[in-house]
Amino acid sequence: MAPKVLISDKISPAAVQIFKDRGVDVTYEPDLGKDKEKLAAVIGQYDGLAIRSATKATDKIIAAATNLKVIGRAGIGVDNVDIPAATAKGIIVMNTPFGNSITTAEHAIAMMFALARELPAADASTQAGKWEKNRFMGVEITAKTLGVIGCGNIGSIVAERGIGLKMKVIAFDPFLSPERAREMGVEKVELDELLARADFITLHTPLTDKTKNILSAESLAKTKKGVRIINCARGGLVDEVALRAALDSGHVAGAAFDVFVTEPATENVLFGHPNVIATPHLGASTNEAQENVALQVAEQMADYLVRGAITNAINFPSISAEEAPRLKPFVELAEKLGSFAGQLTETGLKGIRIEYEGAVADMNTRALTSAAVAGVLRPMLSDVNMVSAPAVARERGIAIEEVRREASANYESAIKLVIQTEKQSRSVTGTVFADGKPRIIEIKGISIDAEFGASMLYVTNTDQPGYIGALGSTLGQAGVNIATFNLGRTSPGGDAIAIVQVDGPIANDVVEKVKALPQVKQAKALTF
Ligand SMILES: NC(=O)c1ccc[n+]([C@@H]2O[C@H](COP(=O)([O-])OP(=O)(O)OC[C@H]3O[C@@H](n4cnc5c(N)ncnc54)[C@H](O)[C@@H]3O)[C@@H](O)[C@H]2O)c1
Ligand SMILES: O=C(O)[C@H](O)COP(=O)(O)O
Repeated sequence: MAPKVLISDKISPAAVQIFKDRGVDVTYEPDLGKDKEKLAAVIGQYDGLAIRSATKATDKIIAAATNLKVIGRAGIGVDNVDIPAATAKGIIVMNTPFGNSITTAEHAIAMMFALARELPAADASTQAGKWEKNRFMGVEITAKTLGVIGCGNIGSIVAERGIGLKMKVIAFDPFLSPERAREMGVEKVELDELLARADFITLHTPLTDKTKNILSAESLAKTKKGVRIINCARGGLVDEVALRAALDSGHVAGAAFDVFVTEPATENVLFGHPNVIATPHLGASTNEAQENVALQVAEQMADYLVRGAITNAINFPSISAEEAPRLKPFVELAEKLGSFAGQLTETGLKGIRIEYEGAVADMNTRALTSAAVAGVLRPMLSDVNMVSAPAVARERGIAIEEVRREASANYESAIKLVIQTEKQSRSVTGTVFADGKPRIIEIKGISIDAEFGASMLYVTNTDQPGYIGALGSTLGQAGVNIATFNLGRTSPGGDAIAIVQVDGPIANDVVEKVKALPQVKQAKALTF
């Protein structure tokens, strides 16, 4: 029987023909996604769901999706898909990571011009018959400083366009390598410097724990008086209430927003301010971009449903059906080792080396390397997937190296990940036990034996009496329940590591208390 796909969002109808040509039955209901109840009632009939951002593939929809095998996002952001719920159900989630980048960058540039010359207000006034020639005094863009926060696919296109407009472009992006910045003609700076120097600030990061309110009241106060701010990335990157206050005080001269904390944004604290320009999440809305993403998503979904081929999957590597069962636990191990190292990485990444020892060295190490690299990059990049991860790393000048060797005396298979940053090198090794569970067996040359848990505390310290008790008491007093506690050290009195698996998330103030213990050098809460 032909697989069935539902298109529940305003995807270009060009996708319909692609599905049909590849033997997929397709239902085109572009408004259905907005009706949660109706979607939940029909989703059980379909093998594939093709969406943009208006359809929310929540855990409830996924629970009702008894036959669903793939969700295809015609666009970039998959924040409208509950990926853990989809993964738990074995549903592949794929996106089209580059198809609308140019169009979105162009929208940001259009917003910059609109702000500089107050085009929407001037248009409204002129068409109202007022001819207010003296009211609208703009600013020139040439020679102004454009501050790009997040210099990935879209940010780097905006930077390139800014340079073409004779602007000085500065960028804050911890994952932008100095070499890549130089190649682009962009000056890599820290956030505070960008805030102090930029005449225009444009945001192009995903919304993560680290980027949420990256423009907070505090950071807005560090901006240049008269700064203009553009957000065509995600609502929540800027504190809307704080921005409104900064606009009201005249410190911020203008703001152009395509995305909002709550969407659809039928009301918002920014609305009504004379120096605010708003568009309804139109960043990706051009004929060209919509054609690109529609064709691409239909091809990818049909290839998966008809032939089992996986491309641009967020939650699964590109591997064949035969090798999948043997590879699966090692994919999980590689990704978790990557995530472990990625969460501990705070400065620019220069290289990732993955060393395969023993039986695992004869497996599909390309998929494993992709999984490891995706794990490293995912804490920093929006929706990087196992297929795109090596290319994304290459683009950012991060060297990827694979080494294969014989088994060590202790383990039949082991994967060692070595991360080189601008400041240091860090290694972590893991293996898969007979129960199929991945485990950490070495960190920075120190032997340890720890399982991965959903919530973990990683602590490095000097090996001194009293420390373990103090750490346990600190966690206990904060109401944190310890599930497992694993220790390793170089030598008595030397460098030591503790990996503590706990029940539930670890609050920042608890991590700060651990950091304050006299023996502790570093403490970090990790999630898997
Ligand atoms: N308005 C729209 O319609 C529209 C269209 C397409 C994409 N988007 C959004 O635009 C954003 C960027 O998309 P992209 O394709 O360029 O993503 P990308 O992954 O290629 O780039 C994101 C960049 O942000 C950087 N970054 C991550 N954390 C950071 C931090 N804490 N500080 C500074 N930089 C950080 C990363 O290093 C990366 O270079 C995403 O949120 C995406 O969903 C919006
Ligand atoms: O992440 C994206 O691709 C953009 O936000 C575009 O979303 P849209 O397809 O709903 O316009």
